[in-house]
Amino acid sequence: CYCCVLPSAFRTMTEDAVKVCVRFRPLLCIYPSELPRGSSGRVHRHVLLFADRVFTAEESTDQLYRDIAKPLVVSTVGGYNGTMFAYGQTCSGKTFTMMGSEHAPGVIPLAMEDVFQTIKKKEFLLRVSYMEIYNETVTDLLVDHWKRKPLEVREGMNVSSPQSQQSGHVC
Ligand SMILES: Nc1ncnc2c1ncn2[C@@H]1O[C@H](COP(=O)(O)OP(=O)(O)OP(=O)(O)O)[C@@H](O)[C@H]1O
Repeated sequence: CYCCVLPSAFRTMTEDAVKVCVRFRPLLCIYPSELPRGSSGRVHRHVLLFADRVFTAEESTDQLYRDIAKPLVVSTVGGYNGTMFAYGQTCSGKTFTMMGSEHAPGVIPLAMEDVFQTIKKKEFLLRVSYMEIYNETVTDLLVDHWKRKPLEVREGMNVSSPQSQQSGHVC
């Protein structure tokens, strides 16, 4: 399983500004260590102690999107700041949930679809950047592959952050 963390104006479940949700993925028989041993129920009960919402293996990405991401998208388009990120060990399902596939789109394409559906009816400036932090290297993913070089990480109040060196795309 992995966790989604949702700070900001997201207030549908309690009044806390940060929500932690856990999604279980089905056991995958391609990993021998995951062959079912009937212990998932016990794990579930422990997770419930700290999560605001637990998504079982039977729940779809669509369901997860409707329950936790869409309210965040709506409040963000309304002018609030919002962040959603996924973390978890390798193969826990972060990419599956956030990116998905052509047939089962993940949270990011579903959110983009919703954003564009909403803003097409009004005048709106949308600026998009896309970066990867991998092994402490920050990369701008909107730059052509052959032109990419690591973004510099600087600290301090008056120096630019990685984001300010990034390409920004106005849609
Ligand atoms: N909810 C799910 N239902 C069915 N299959 C899933 C689900 N979540 C993940 N998987 C499958 O589990 C495998 C690992 O998932 P994924 O690649 O998303 O993990 P990851 O957390 O992004 O891994 P890494 O950190 O190594 O990139 C993939 O084969 C993916 O299709």
